[in-house]
Amino acid sequence: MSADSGEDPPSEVEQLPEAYGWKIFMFPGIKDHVAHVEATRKLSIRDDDVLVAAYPKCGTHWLWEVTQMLLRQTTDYEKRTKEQVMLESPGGLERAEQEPSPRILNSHNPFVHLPQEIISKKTKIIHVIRNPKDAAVSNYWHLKNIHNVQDLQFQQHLNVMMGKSQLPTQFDYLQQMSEFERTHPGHPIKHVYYEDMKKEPIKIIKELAQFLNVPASDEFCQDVANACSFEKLKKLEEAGAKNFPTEFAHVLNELGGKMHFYRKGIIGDWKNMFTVAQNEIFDAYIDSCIKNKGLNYTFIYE
Ligand SMILES: Nc1ncnc2c1ncn2[C@@H]1O[C@H](COP(=O)(O)OS(=O)(=O)O)[C@@H](OP(=O)(O)O)[C@H]1O
Repeated sequence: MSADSGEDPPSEVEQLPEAYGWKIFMFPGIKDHVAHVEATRKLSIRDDDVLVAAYPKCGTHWLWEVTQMLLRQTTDYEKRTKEQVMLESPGGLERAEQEPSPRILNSHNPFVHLPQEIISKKTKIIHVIRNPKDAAVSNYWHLKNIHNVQDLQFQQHLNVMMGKSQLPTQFDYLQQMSEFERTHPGHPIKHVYYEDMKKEPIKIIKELAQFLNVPASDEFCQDVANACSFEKLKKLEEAGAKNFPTEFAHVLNELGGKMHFYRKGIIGDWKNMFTVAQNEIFDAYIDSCIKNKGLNYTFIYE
């Protein structure tokens, strides 16, 4: 575990529109975040839409690739749709409108800020969960790359992850998800743990196929697991393959950041970043959130 210092979160990630009642993620390149969220809530949902929902850095892209291949019954990268439809990204809503069915919509925003028609359409939701320590570390490097906060100290970032800013924390997100499940019993939600996908990809891919009601032989599941392995996806991204990274990444890159979706792809990288003291504080924070928010998630740390 490493050493770090610093107390307060940087102002860049603290500034949120005050008029808006609930926490949202602010993507660079969007001028009016409140208007964007309002438009997102009104987005028209199609009967066969699928939503991949996750707190940032929990494996959204990975599950998007897998879901694409399952729905389209092919591991050919060229046959997947052009673009990951991240609703809160610049142009995300326009892309959603243009996307051929079946669409796979993505969002990091909590339920209160998602298209409300998801409820009446009983849209299938794939919810990706990752242990909060690795998610925090992944988020840290992501922010340093794209948000122009190169001086961000890990301790400052941990403060944000522990709710000392107006950004939604992973536990705010999970609380909203639990609340949604509680208030909409029977809504189709498949929870996928990042760590389970790492350890038993074929088993989870089979379960996902069942959830999506698509055929999946053992051989096809194996092919999907191979085609969506970290090594494969990272190599494609590095080679600048078609739609790797997505158009959205290009938008961010033009704004002066550097977007990487595939960094290390391992369980337990948190051990390289957390000091012993930080780990103790974060453990206590996790325990208190689980208890106080009445959450039922069991995280896997190695
Ligand atoms: N196939 C595969 N196997 C294992 N790990 C993978 C895979 N694909 C993506 N990743 C890792 O997922 C992290 C990025 O998560 P997201 O895609 O949710 O990021 S984002 O919030 O949408 O930007 C990020 O984690 P870190 O490497 O820890 O930073 C990615 O590397």
